[in-house]
Amino acid sequence: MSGTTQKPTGAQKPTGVLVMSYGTPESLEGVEAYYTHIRRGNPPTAEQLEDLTDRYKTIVGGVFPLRENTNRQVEALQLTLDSIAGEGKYVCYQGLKHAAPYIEDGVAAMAADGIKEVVGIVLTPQYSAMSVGGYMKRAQEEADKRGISFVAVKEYHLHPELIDALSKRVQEGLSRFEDGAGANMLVLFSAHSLPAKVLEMKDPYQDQLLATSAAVAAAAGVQNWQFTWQSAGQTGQPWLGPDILETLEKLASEGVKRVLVTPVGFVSDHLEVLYDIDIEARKFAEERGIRLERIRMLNDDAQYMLAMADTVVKAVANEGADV
Ligand SMILES: CC1=C(CCC(=O)O)c2cc3nc(cc4[nH]c(cc5[nH]c(cc1n2)c(C)c5CCC(=O)O)c(CCC(=O)O)c4C)C(CCC(=O)O)=C3C
Ligand SMILES: [Fe+2]
Repeated sequence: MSGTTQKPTGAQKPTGVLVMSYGTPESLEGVEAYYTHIRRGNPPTAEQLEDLTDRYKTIVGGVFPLRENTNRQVEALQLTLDSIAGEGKYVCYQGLKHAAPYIEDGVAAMAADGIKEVVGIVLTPQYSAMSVGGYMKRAQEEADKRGISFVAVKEYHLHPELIDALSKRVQEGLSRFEDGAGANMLVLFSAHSLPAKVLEMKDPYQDQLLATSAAVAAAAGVQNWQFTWQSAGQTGQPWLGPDILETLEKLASEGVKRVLVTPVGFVSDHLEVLYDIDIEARKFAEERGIRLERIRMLNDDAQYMLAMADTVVKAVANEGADV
């Protein structure tokens, strides 16, 4: 017994779970507003808009299923939390960085429902001050404004369920090559590049991505692997490299014939996966005699959901222990 007396307060309010992600447009018409938000209110040039719209058109063929994917992830996380913690303990809300419902909208919806305690988690496993840190800052500020206590899950990049889920996807991907992980074959882990100045900030992003990659390679029994960056922006500033196209060029010159691209920072079927890898990198690889395959993304994979649900529950328990 702890010895503390607790006054009955009626039904205990559930803990809110703010499930955050980058956000994706809802339609082709929505691309401009979305891009303008990413550019902090500066509308893209006509050329930039056309380029981005064309990339979306190519991957979705006119229909826009990307947001439904996020909705399914949030629903699946809810069901997983219900099953591991009991129904009514946690209620999930969505908060997107660059599209409605925005991060602030998610917190406002929780406040309207009388929720007093919130855990925030992002649909990406590794922490960077420039990515996850930005989501958490906005969520924390909105929670402070509304008198809600907020706990941030910074990362879950080595959660055993995540590593196991990814290693199964790697094994499945390798089985698509006729002789599995045979000769001239390489697993190429990848993640979204960031402006290189993050390195000066002692940002954990790169180390965490390498840690996830090494753990997945070990779990899948893969010896021949590398890590590379993808989807760098064109900002005039240097971004983290080497880029996946440079890496493929080098691998081709070394005689590599088969590559299994394994994105470890993205968990969903995003533009950067469906376009930058499946279309751009694949074409580039094929032109150099490399067959490129990619693991199936986790999306609402049961083990991935368990990794997040377990991380949320532990974040709440740790917070309680600190008080
Ligand atoms: C680290 C990181 C992640 C991974 C972590 C996380 O998931 O948060 C990520 C994810 C995503 N990025 C996405 C889309 C875009 N990102 C852009 C631009 C930028 N990304 C950046 C970083 C990241 N981005 C940065 C530093 C910029 C430069 C402008 C800025 O400082 O913000 C642009 C502008 C045009 C272009 O550059 O292509 C678009 C369209 C989508 C959704 C795509 C879909 O609809 O499926 C997702 C999941
Ligand atoms: Fe991005």
